[in-house]
Amino acid sequence: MTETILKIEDLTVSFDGFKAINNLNLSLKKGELRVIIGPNGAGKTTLQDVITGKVQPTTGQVYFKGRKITGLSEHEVARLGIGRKFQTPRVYLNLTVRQNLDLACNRNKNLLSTLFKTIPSTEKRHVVGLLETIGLTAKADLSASLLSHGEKQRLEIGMLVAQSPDLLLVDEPVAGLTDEETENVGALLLALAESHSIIVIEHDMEFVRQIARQVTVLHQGSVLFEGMMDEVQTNPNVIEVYLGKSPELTPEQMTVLQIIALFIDSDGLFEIDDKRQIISEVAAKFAGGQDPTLVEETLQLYLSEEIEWDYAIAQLQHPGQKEQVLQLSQDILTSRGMESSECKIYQTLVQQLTKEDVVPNAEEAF
Ligand SMILES: Nc1ncnc2c1ncn2[C@@H]1O[C@H](COP(=O)(O)OP(=O)(O)OP(=O)(O)O)[C@@H](O)[C@H]1O
Repeated sequence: MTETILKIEDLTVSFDGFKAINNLNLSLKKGELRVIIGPNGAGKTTLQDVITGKVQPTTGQVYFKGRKITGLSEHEVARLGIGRKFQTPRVYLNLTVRQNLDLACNRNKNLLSTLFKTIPSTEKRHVVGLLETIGLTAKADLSASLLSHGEKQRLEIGMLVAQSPDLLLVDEPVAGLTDEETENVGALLLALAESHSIIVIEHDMEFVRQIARQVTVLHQGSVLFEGMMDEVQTNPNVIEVYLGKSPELTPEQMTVLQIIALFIDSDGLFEIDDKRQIISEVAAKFAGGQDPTLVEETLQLYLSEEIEWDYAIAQLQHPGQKEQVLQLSQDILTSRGMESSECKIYQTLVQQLTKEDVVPNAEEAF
């Protein structure tokens, strides 16, 4: 059985009577990569503050590697092996990339000794390995001030790893990054997950999909839902929290809506105003007796999340769902006076959905 590295039991944190964390329970296995999401004010920062000893809980306990760490200071928690990376990079801009890593490897020494003393060969090897892991070998001797925002994020993750923590807490590592840098950071975290336990706090859903296995959704200081990303996205309670309310649709219908949202949003297929109109029409079809704006908002949410075709298509489990996707997309084309036989995107969709097994790289076709 895999060892539990972090266990949080009945945790409550009150600020003047307001419960920022409310009877929260969470458990993380050794070697697990866990993503924690939640709307503003859900308690994500407070949770990290409690784990790292910055804030002490009102009630409840935190156990790390089987040891109770509630009551310990930030410094003591860090020494036991929990490393934290804040949202904004905190690298030394006046030092080179390599010097930043040297310093992180030598937290117990001071800046001057790191800069002017000979570094032992084992530490040198460690830094060389780290540079490679974070993809900054070619920039090792550049000043950190010359790095892009994404490279600074990777450097700081490297600095965190340099201290050999067993558990890494990483707060919103891709906020403000380009798509390419987001992918790089994702790949770095996945590589690190092979040898570390990692908790990532994140808002960017596309990124969550890239790295996520198990996702915990926080809401009002408690765990609202825990599961794999596809379950999270179609869970009515989670959608309700993100939108304020949720349509009464089954997870299977939600998945169909995801693909229809992608279809409507396909490059060059419809004008932007027409897209809005189509979304309303599809929403009305799905709404049944309920308010169609709820379905419309769900469709808009899926559009804003930039779900990938491959991912969405892989979620379709039942032949009935595939038929529904094809029928709806054909109806949309017909309603716009377009021939489905002349629509490349529709034809590709047909090919994808009528195959026995869904083939990877559907996205290329779209
Ligand atoms: N020191 C404090 N004193 C009073 N209230 C606080 C304090 N710290 C946090 N809170 C409140 O606790 C709740 C949870 O805050 P927290 O910052 O943990 O949420 P979050 O999920 O990190 O939100 P965000 O995504 O906006 O950063 C919020 O309502 C916040 O206003």
